[in-house]
Amino acid sequence: MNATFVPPSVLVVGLGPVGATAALLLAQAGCRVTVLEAEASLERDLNESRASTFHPPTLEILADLGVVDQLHERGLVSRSYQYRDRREGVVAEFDLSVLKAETAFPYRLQSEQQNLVEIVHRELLRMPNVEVVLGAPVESAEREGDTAVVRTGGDRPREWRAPWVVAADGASSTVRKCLGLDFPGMTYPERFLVVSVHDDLSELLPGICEVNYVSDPEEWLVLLRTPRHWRALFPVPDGAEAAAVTALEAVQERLQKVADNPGGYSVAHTSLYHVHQRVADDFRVGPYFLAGDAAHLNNPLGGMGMNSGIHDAVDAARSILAAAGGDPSRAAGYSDRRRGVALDLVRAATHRNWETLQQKSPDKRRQIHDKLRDTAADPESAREYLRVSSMLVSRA
Ligand SMILES: O=C(O)CCc1cccc(O)c1
Repeated sequence: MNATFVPPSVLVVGLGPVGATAALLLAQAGCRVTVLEAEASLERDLNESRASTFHPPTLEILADLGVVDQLHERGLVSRSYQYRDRREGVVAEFDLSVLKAETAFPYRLQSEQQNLVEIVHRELLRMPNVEVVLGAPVESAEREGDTAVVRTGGDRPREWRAPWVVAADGASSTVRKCLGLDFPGMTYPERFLVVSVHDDLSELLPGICEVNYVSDPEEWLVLLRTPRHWRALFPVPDGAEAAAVTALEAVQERLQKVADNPGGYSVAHTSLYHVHQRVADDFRVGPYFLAGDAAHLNNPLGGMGMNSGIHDAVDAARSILAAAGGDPSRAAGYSDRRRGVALDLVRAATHRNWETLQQKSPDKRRQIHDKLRDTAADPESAREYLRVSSMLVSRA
């Protein structure tokens, strides 16, 4: 950056974990940041099953931003995870400690995404160069020459102009639609049912880790611990009626098949949703940088969606700072770089996880399990494997 660098004004659309990260990085660099958030309140039910896994490179980013200790206070350090066979038990256990030479955070931190949003929001409110506007849903996003023109509705409709915008306005991004970008990809044939329980699954299933991918030709599942709950994720065949699937009795029956719990499970929250793999045609249009779910949607198996969104945010923010400092080359490569990660790492890895878990052919299952067992048993192979699944290979 040159000596005459003047930090630019930036609009950040969306105050989820992606928009929050972009806003904090830009604000710390001296930019005048305006955050436009559609919701009038940031209060969320922590029982809701949103993203809750922070991978090592994301923790490195949050350390640079000075918020990682606060997140650890609301998180659970998870050093290893298992692949299991629903009928036969543990197939392979991966210990992230093998990554300790290359990251200060050789583990996953389990913490609901809302914790990060609250922590960053509090930081932003303390900064004189930041304005956070709640209850301001974006209704249009256009360009006038090099300038972005964004109009918001809500109680106080307004027009906003800025030389740069980070659009982190989620899966149904108004900005993406206004820019006329396609969002091609696929929707999985099944929906995912996520059930959060107050019960301690590690007591009911001794030997499980805090994250467990359990394969089965009939009903695979994921068991994952968050600071407040255990979550179980199940596939639900297309066509099943939502009310029948989420009825408490049906949920209890599903859980009892995972582990007997004579007293019955204490269910905190249930959600049933469609799962997609979609990547926008372009992540950059003039002053607009798309980031997170606005740019790409992925299946949650591997916990990569929010993490790659946070990495987008960092890349977008650094691209804006470089361009404002007179070097447009980083911004010019933003879309190719981040689309590459979304397609070649996140889409590939999360889809492979789905294929592994639901595999029906006994021969293929055996091959996959043998490979996982061999990989986990050899420290060098395990390290290479974990560099991908922990997203260290694509550090922003
Ligand atoms: O693989 C991960 O880290 C997350 C998988 C998962 C498990 C339970 C619920 C959910 O939304 C995702």
